[in-house]
Amino acid sequence: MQVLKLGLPKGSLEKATIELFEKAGWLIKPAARNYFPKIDDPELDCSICRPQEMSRYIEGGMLDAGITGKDWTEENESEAVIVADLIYSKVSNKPTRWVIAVAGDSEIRSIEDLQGKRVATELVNVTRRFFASRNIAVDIEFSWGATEAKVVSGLADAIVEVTETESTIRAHGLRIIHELMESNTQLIANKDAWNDPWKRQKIENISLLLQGALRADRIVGLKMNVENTNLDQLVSILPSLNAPTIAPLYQSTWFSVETVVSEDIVRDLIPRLIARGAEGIIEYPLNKVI
Ligand SMILES: Nc1ncnc2c1ncn2[C@@H]1O[C@H](COP(=O)(O)OP(=O)(O)OP(=O)(O)O)[C@@H](O)[C@H]1O
Ligand SMILES: O=P(O)(O)OC[C@H]1O[C@H](OP(=O)(O)OP(=O)(O)O)[C@H](O)[C@@H]1O
Ligand SMILES: [Mg+2]
Repeated sequence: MQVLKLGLPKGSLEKATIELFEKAGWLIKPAARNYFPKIDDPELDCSICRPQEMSRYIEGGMLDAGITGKDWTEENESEAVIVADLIYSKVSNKPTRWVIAVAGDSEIRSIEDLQGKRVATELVNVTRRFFASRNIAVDIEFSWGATEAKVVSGLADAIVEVTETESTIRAHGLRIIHELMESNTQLIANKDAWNDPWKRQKIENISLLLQGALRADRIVGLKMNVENTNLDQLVSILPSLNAPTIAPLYQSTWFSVETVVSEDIVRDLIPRLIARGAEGIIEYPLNKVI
């Protein structure tokens, strides 16, 4: 039997990734202190790997495919096939941003003011390329972490750091002066694996189901009954991914109406549906939308 070597990210993205795979149809069971989690698919061989290193192992063929951040693939300048953008992070389903930030009371206002200054970051190569492209000479220092603290304690004049909710930036009283790039989670693959028909099909199947599971996040199914005379006025206020499904109820003047809507509008929508004659409304979660 053929097996695909799949890399899963350790750290920030680990929990969200395992949950996404579960929604997509694969149960991953992490074992304590072991970096080879079990998965209920004999065609997959999973390894947990730091997102910072993932693209290098994929480029080298030690892994066939993996989930990592676009930021680290760019940092490593790795040659890999970008199979799919999977827009999720640690706590949200939004991209993350790499920003240049300074202490709140700093005199630095623009990136030009950083000429000759010290910048701390984990993302050294991207940062170096950015300042070189702007012809601004800065002293870039690799940071092992807790980077936000460095501008507060004076260890650096500015930092280049990833932010998702900006809560860490705010908690340190920092000021963002520039956005360097946006990043998101991606499924990437080794070039040879992509050219192998079996592996490619397997990677494409994973990609399809992961994207379907992501799309199903925060949307729900709504189903209700409505009498013939109220049908048009009810359907006219229904948002829908596609046109709603309308089916007659057996030996009745009533119809069943079914649609898929964004979860956050449901609380406003339900009272309006009732006002237009909807009865027996049910809301249900979705696993995948393909
Ligand atoms: N809130 C977040 N903080 C940091 N990274 C995030 C966040 N949300 C998503 N990411 C993404 O997760 C990936 C891994 O993040 P990072 O490089 O910080 O490693 P980590 O898993 O957080 O480990 P570490 O503890 O070393 O920071 C990156 O691609 C990054 O863009
Ligand atoms: O904008 P926010 O939502 O506050 O997220 C940004 C923070 O999250 C990351 O840290 P992480 O949680 O990965 O911890 P770390 O310090 O171990 O990297 C990142 O390094 C920032 O410190
Ligand atoms: Mg981190």
